[in-house]
Amino acid sequence: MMIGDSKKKAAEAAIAEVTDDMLVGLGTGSTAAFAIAGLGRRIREEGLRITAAGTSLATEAAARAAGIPVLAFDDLAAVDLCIDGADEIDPAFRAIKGGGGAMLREKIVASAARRMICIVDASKQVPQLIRPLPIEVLPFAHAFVAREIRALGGEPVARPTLSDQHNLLIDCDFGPIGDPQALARILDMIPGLLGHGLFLSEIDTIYVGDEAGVERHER
Ligand SMILES: O=C(CO)[C@H](O)[C@H](O)COP(=O)(O)O
Repeated sequence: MMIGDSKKKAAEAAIAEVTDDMLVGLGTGSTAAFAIAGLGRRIREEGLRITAAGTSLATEAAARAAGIPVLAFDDLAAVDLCIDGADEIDPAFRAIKGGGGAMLREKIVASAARRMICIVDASKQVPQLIRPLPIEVLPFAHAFVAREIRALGGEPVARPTLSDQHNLLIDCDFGPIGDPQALARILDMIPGLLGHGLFLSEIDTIYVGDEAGVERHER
């Protein structure tokens, strides 16, 4: 079975939790794309009435193309339900996000949301967070932020592409992250570092798709 099928199963299960009049935060990436397509189908077939908050320009465009009304991002204050993917997730519902470079908007939408559902295929489940952590950095602060990352034991590698906000995207390899809370606290305090992909408290529910079906886990 293809991983895409597992992603679709997780996304389809999650969108069943969406009801009329919700403002729904829509994630970025291939798993979230299944949720967007599924919500578009529910609008067409069932007359579901929702508005979406997109976590990237690509997601906003995909939502509009699917027939989902989209709220302007700068009007976003509170979201009913956020549905988003992840790159890794550990047993304590702590995730690394930002493979698509959208973690800053994703964090704003997740923080604005009353509930967050994370949709993943089983390959994203890990015992410990380990993959390089994406950060978004003001271009004129790049040398300083890179020095701070190295001082924390990380190896920063800049991506060739900028974020939707025209900032730098830098993947920071810390090896296995023993204490994600401690790392997040320090990263949150570095001037010029605008956002990072550690989502430690936002996720309430996880849908995991695999060959056998889909499992729901509640925090
Ligand atoms: O954080 C993200 C984008 O910034 C995505 O949720 C993450 O990269 C997972 O992507 P995919 O669903 O394509 O595997």
